[in-house]
Amino acid sequence: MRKPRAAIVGAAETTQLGVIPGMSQLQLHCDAALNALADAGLTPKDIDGIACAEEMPWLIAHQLGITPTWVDGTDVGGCSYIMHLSHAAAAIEAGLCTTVLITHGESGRSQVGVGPLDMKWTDMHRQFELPFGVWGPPSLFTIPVLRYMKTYGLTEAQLAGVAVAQRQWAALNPRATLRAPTTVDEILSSRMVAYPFRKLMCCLVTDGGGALIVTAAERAHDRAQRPVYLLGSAEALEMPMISQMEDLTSSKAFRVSGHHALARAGVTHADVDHLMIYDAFAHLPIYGLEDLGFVKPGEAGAFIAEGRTAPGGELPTNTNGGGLCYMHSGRYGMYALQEGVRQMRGTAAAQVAGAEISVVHGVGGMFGAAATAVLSSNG
Ligand SMILES: CC(=O)CC(=O)SCCNC(=O)CCNC(=O)[C@H](O)C(C)(C)COP(=O)(O)OP(=O)(O)OC[C@H]1O[C@@H](n2cnc3c(N)ncnc32)[C@H](O)[C@@H]1OP(=O)(O)O
Repeated sequence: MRKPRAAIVGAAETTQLGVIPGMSQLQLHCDAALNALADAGLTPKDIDGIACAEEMPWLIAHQLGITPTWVDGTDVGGCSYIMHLSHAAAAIEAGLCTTVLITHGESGRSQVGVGPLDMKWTDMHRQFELPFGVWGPPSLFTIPVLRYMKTYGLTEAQLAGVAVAQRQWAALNPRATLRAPTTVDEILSSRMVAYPFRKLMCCLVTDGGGALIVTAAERAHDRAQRPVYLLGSAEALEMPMISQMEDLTSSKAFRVSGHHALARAGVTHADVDHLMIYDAFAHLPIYGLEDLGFVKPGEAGAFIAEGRTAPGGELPTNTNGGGLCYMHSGRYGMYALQEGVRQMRGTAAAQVAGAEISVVHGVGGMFGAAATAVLSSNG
């Protein structure tokens, strides 16, 4: 196991999650940021680095009265915040800043103060994929999952099993949006959205935010909260068009990012006590388990259906209920990180007893990007 160089010393979500019509996206960022600063026992004056994806970083800095000497506005969709954590650790190690604020806010449901849709990556998509009838994540993600089902025999019931396992975690979490126990039959009876995805296999559309405060590991000991250490991290890009993936049954970006993060952390799969895999749709935990090397190709559907990622299972996964049941925004990676931090602090609603190593893995766009962070409760 490597000696960590950076630590998360503040972590918080917005006071409310779900439907928040009274707050703009910018206000969600600031609410989360102020909560994270309070959690760390710091004020905006202590911050000299800032990272965020939805808003221009200068808007957040201005609102909070921060003059940062290091800025990261990387925006590659859902895993952006996991990349920010990695970049912040590198910047601190390089001496570019000492204390970084990473903020997220998204008015996904209420659409208050949301800027124009950024179409950068979609330009090729609009030329080469849209004419074939796929538009937006629910239909775009059908392309790989249909190939996966044909190749490995994944059944609709196994896909529904992902949502069932995550609802079991959500039932233990008072802040989760969907908490009532569910069954494979109920998931398969929900409205068809884009085959094979039924409504309850799709992520929620909610409002909320989250923020993290990152500093050097050696400065983390005297903070208000128990530090959570970053042991290793990595990121990767593949191709921003899902139809051009090297292999539709496996994400190259997932494989590269996951491999390097675990290697840099100096941990093996057997060391991992807790796992968060970005689940915008029910197939993503299946790809994540396989591409990160926790199970062999084609085995994840059965692994989840057997309850091995659910409460009481050997690999507790998406323990907040995930994007399918807890809440979801277009950059859900922030909430996956928040849950990883809570688990490492020992304060999660559905706490995994004795968990010391958490892997948080995110997707960006339609498998075009990936980022992985290995967190530890020990420095
Ligand atoms: C990876 C990245 O980089 C970026 C990403 O994360 S990609 C993912 C981006 N996000 C998405 O694509 C969102 C996917 N989900 C959806 O589009 C929508 O949830 C959906 C189209 C599947 C269904 O939405 P809808 O048509 O509004 O649902 P509808 O059947 O009318 O029902 C509305 C009710 O169901 C709830 N609901 C909506 N979506 C739900 C879902 N996915 N699961 C459970 N309940 C849902 C609503 O809260 C609402 O309940 P109330 O009336 O109590 O408020």
